[in-house]
Amino acid sequence: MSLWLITVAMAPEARLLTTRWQVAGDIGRRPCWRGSLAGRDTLLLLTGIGQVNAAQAVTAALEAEPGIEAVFNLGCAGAFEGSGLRIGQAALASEVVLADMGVQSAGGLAGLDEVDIALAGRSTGLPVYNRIPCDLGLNELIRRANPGIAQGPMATVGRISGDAATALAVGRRWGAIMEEMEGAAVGLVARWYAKPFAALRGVSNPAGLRELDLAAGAEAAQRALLALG
Ligand SMILES: O=C(O)c1cccc(C(=O)CC[C@H]2O[C@@H](n3cnc4c(=O)[nH]cnc43)[C@H](O)[C@@H]2O)c1
Repeated sequence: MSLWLITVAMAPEARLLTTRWQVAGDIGRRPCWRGSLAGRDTLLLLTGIGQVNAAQAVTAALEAEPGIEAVFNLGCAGAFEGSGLRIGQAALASEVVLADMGVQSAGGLAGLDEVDIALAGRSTGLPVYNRIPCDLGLNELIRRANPGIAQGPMATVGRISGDAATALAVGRRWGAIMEEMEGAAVGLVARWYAKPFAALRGVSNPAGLRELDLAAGAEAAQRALLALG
């Protein structure tokens, strides 16, 4: 039976799943649950917040369970102005973007491609810079289960946008619909292990606004995933 991996940063982002699934010990010192999704045996891993936590946890899982065939990142996120997304709405990533990485100067952020710092894949002729594409097959599966779901780039940041002007700049810089803190880290590790990757997020706040409806965002993302069956 094939095995899938879901990662979430915070326990409330997985409550609908953890109340249905079985506790399955620890992987990479992170709590883990086991259940079923779309007929696949599925592990759910609670990574902790941010890119370092997410990358370490996913690496540990992929090393411990080489049978993992797909990796999903799930959680809440801030919606950028102009995305048309409202609190409690789910969206699917077309790509996840390492939005803080590059060379920052007074004129703005030069992306990794502009300074030719590749993070992976140079030897294959397809270098990975800031943008990590999501798997087309997984995204098709998610879209079929969630007709009309919004889709677009998601910006993964180390520094949360703390006001509207900062959020606007980040959203515009990357053409992103949402801001979060783990997606691109999970996506890049999945790429190193040649595993298909998808990211689903629910809106908990407008990006730049420091008031979160965590429950609404978390529920939206989980319901979109559970729609897979
Ligand atoms: O204190 C704040 O201003 C603040 C603003 C947004 C989110 C937080 C969090 O502590 C949650 C971080 C957690 O949730 C994801 N998330 C949710 N909304 C956003 C956002 O607008 N920008 C970045 N990340 C967000 C993120 O993936 C983390 O896992 C605090």
